[in-house]
Amino acid sequence: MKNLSLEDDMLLSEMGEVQGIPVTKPTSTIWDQVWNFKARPDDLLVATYAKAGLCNLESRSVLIKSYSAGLKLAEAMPSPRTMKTHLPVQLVPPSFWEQNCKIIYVARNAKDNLVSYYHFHRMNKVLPDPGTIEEFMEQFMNGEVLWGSWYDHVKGWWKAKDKHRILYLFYEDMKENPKREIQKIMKFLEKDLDDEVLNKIIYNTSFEIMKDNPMANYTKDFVGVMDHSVSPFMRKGTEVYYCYIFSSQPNKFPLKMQEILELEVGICYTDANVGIGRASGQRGFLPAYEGCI
Ligand SMILES: Nc1ncnc2c1ncn2[C@@H]1O[C@H](COP(=O)(O)OS(=O)(=O)O)[C@@H](OP(=O)(O)O)[C@H]1O
Repeated sequence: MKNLSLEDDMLLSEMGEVQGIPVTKPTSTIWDQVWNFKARPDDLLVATYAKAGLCNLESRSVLIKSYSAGLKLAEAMPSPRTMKTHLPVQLVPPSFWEQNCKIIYVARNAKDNLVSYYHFHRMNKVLPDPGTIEEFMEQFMNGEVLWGSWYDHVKGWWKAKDKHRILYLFYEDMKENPKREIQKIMKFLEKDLDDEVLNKIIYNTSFEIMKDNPMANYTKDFVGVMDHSVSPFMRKGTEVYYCYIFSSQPNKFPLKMQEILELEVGICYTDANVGIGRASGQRGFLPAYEGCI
């Protein structure tokens, strides 16, 4: 199924805003329709911040965040539907909660998410020019990018998982052990998969296969919008496990993304020499990031 809504979004560079969150102009223009979207009890929603590997999980799904084409497509879809969104948790249409829909959220560590988003801005002609990595990092940390603050996004959904039927996954875990993570998804969806199908899924959703698949790498879509010679859509798919907290304490200690989310301190980080985050009102970054990009 063609992802109409994404295409429409990409062609419209002007930004809008909903409840203080930067969203695409089409999303803000038809926000009433998005907010009043009627979820069905057997809908599955897949949610991520931008560049957290959504296409890793998407198959035949439509984007509900925006544009009437996407909404119309979703309304016309037979059940059970799978939809995807980049909306932060507070902007999810209330019917998803009222209908107790299952939701899968995928979080990616801030450093890789930031770097991927930076290169996406460089190669996508309809997104604002990101400037230098330093300038983009400031915007990213201030939440002045499409879909708002990465920190608020991952943390907002993390808190929501205790109240709703949300399976919270990590991009890095999916890279480390796709079989284990797919089995988690199957359990959550109360479905069985035989090993042959499971192995096919693992093979076809690997970075190496997806990066050469025109259905996933966008080389056949958005011609004139995405310039793959600047940076390919499926760029690196790198995983970084250990992060360190940038806090009033000078200590840095390796932590996994999940451990960071469980702490009520700031967030996030990198393999060795990049840091972004905020803790106890402080935030900042260490400058030696070139090697990580
Ligand atoms: N299967 C698989 N395995 C590993 N990594 C993958 C996979 N699919 C997508 N990716 C990486 O995810 C980044 C793109 O994220 P999204 O697909 O969410 O982009 S978008 O927000 O929908 O435009 C982008 O990350 P970077 O390569 O680091 O830029 C993709 O390479």
